[in-house]
Amino acid sequence: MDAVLERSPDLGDDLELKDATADHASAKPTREEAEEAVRTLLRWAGENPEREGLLETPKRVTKAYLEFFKGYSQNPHEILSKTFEEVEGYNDMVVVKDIPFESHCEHHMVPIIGKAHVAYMPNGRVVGLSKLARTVDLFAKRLQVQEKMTAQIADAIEQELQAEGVAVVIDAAHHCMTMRGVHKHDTTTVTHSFRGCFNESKFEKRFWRAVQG
Ligand SMILES: Nc1nc2c(ncn2[C@@H]2O[C@H](COP(=O)(O)OP(=O)(O)OP(=O)(O)O)[C@@H](O)[C@H]2O)c(=O)[nH]1
Ligand SMILES: [Zn+2]
Repeated sequence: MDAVLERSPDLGDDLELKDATADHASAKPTREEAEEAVRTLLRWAGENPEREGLLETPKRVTKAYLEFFKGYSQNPHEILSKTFEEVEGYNDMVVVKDIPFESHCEHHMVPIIGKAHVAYMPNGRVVGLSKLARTVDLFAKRLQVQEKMTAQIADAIEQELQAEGVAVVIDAAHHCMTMRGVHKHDTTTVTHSFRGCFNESKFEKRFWRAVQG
């Protein structure tokens, strides 16, 4: 099987090993094929896709998927490239906390619901605050593993803003652990990605103070 090194569209200069035969664009099914797959899953669940209440369900599900997974068609550069420097010399950390997000776990395709705290140390320029929340959403709206999502957000902000440091903490509930499997309710998972100055304890402490209020 041929394998090629390609530039990852979302991580700038990071190189990823990809299977040359796994061309995502050409592998993408038509809407009709996706709707047929939903009918198959309905039959798998024990349902009759032809009954009245389910007739429009395949259309609704494929429409919902466009929303759940819209992050595949987005690029962090588009979100984070607009910066500004007129901030009266402000050169301290910026912390945006409690950013809610909805994602889906790549193992079971069920929701991951949580919040992210994102901080960066500007390098002369700042970015619009909403863009940090949009960056969280971009990666959330893909199939995810929480550790990967945490690292992807940190990578994107570090690379696009050339920040002196980045901190990303995610606290999330995995519904594959609540509504199936081990059935552990009220359990959340916390992941961290600290880059640059946030690896120094004084900055890390200030970050946690800001997050914990
Ligand atoms: N590290 C990590 N694990 C995750 C994440 N989301 C789901 N998982 C875990 O992925 C694992 C998949 O395990 P498997 O044994 O392959 O699948 P499974 O039989 O459905 O596992 P159970 O959930 O234990 O029933 C499970 O332990 C999930 O809890 C995540 O974001 N990060
Ligand atoms: Zn899962």
